[in-house]
Amino acid sequence: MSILKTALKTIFQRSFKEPIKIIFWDGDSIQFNGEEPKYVVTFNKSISEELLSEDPTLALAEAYMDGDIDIQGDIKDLIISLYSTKDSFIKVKSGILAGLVSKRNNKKDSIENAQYHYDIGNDFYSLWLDESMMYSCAYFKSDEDNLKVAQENKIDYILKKLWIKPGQKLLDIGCGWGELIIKAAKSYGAKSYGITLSEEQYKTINKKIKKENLENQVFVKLMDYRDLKNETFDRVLSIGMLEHVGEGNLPDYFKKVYELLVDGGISLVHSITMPNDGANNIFLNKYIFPGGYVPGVKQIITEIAERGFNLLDVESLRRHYGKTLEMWYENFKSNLYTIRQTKDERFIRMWTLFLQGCAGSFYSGNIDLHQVLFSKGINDNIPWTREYIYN
Ligand SMILES: C[S@@+](CC[C@H](N)C(=O)[O-])C[C@H]1O[C@@H](n2cnc3c(N)ncnc32)[C@H](O)[C@@H]1O
Repeated sequence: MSILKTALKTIFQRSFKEPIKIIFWDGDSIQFNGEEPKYVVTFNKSISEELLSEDPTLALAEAYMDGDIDIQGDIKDLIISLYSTKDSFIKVKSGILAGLVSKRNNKKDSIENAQYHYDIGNDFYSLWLDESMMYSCAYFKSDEDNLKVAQENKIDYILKKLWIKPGQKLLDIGCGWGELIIKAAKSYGAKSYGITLSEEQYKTINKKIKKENLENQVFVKLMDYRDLKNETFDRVLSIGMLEHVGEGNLPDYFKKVYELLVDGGISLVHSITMPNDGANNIFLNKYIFPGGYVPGVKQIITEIAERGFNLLDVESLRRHYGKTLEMWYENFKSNLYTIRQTKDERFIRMWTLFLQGCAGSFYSGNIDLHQVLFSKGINDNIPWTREYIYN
């Protein structure tokens, strides 16, 4: 057996506890952990030995994207299996390569990073997000909730946690396509402000504001959170935005929130987290979220404590994100015919890995989702118990 085939055999044997079959480019095959393979990995051609030894996850992901590997079996389950096996290749920390692809997050980089991901067509996103266009973990109150209901649940849940009252000023940092700021104004009477770095999102929100006649109540700006100044808010939140801030900028993010909040003001961060230290994922950084960094939950709590905030509540919604991603992927899959009109096969395989890989990563507990609620100084107006959130 060639060196490359032996290396692949070792890697796969170490990484899987479930029945799996590997078919090599020359027709050779190996099978382990049982007769009925749950996954069949077919190498249509050989792959780079150098990259495989440097970073097996990236080497195999790129080979899949390029069509050099085909996978039979559910990719989400395969990822769960990989994260659940102690010596799996997916747990090998990326070394030099991770440094090369993890971009910095200065203001110019951040604009490019956001536009690379969010400005690839509202039409594309509308094919697999629900009508709200919320692009973050939904909140399921039961198995029966569909995506739209669960996203609306999430918005209400966050606005209730924030104890938002009519007339209060609310800022949504990284407001996406604007559903939350519009609902905060319409249903809670807030004066809503949103910022985003995506031009497509910015244009869409402005249209929605006009259509709903909310020009005096909802305001959106195309700007970086670091440029916000000379204004304060009763409530400041971010959903799925902290992951774009970058490791080195976490202190600046929390310093900025402190500066923007009135005394007694309340803030909520809704972010993907690592259970221990923060990390960047080389595949996601290179292809999906340049500049992305998943903070460790303890990093967030430390930042909050060290900035002089009062920590009010921490909640994990890990399973909710697994389910959200599964639903997004189902929509993505059902719309492949339309997606193929504008995106090539490599893009589709890349996004399949992204959506399915992240679902598996949440389900296996490799990553989590936390909502963290905190106030600037004390706030004794919040009700005595958490019941207010559920009424
Ligand atoms: C995953 S989306 C989440 C959008 C929305 N909060 C939601 O839940 O649907 C992340 C958002 O953060 C914004 N963003 C990323 N970096 C930013 C920055 N430096 N300043 C302001 N917004 C930023 C993006 O433009 C995008 O709107």
